[in-house]
Amino acid sequence: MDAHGPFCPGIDPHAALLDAWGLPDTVDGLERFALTCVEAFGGQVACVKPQSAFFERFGSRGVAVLERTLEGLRDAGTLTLFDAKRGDIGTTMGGYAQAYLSDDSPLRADAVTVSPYLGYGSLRPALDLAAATGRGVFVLALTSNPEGPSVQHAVLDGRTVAASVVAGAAADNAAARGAGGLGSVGLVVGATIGAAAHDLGLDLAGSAAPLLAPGLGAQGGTPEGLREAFGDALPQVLGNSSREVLGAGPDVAALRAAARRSAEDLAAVVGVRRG
Ligand SMILES: O=c1ccn([C@@H]2O[C@H](COP(=O)(O)O)[C@@H](O)[C@H]2O)c(=O)[nH]1
Repeated sequence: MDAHGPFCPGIDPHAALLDAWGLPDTVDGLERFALTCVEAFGGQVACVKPQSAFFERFGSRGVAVLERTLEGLRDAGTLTLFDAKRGDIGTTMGGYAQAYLSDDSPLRADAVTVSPYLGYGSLRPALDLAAATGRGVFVLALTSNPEGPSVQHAVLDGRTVAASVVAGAAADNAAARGAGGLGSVGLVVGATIGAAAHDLGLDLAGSAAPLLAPGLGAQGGTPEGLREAFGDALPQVLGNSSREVLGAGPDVAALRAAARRSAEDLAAVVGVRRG
């Protein structure tokens, strides 16, 4: 984020985007799309977020393209955040952790999105393996979709579900917070949430969590809107958009320029983190 600005473009090969790029909705089209993104974004941005769903829809050959995409970004020295939103009972979570966060998995990424709705504690195998291998997790807290509040704003044992997720991340990040830095446990907080974090009394700044903010662009979120959403936690924010940036393709230079513009627009609001 310091080097490239607080922006993480997504690789979301929607059928409509493949079509707009003049590519077939096939594994070959998927591969050309994803590798064009690798060429455009590799070495240029803080992080890239491939969306699992759009690779999985092609079955095992799509997952093979995902592996090559992650490998290409690794080779370019660019951090990867694999958007898989996994969550399961602890033992199965251990399997997911091995798949995405171990040093020798073909699907390894630098971080993975996880879902805490089987209980924050069920994520422990992923949290521990991420810490052990120098990787990270991003836990869903306040998602960007309009349906999210029906679960995340619900009150349980005197606090909201979102507040318990933020508290879990804060506890896991305590050592990093003590050292004045950010921890390995990030949170997903949508760019579209308006004043919800403030209204629910969430201490995002105190969580020491990197904050992935999806929902910019196609979902209506704006860099300016991040001020209301994040307040004093703004320096922790890593903005994300997929469709808005990918719409600039398939030209590599145009894609890269679109990502750079987004990073600059976000840096103007979020500032540049130091330390
Ligand atoms: O709360 C969330 C969590 C994840 N996402 C993901 O981010 C991208 C957004 O794509 P756009 O094209 O910029 O809308 C997509 O992969 C989502 O699954 C999210 O939108 N909100």
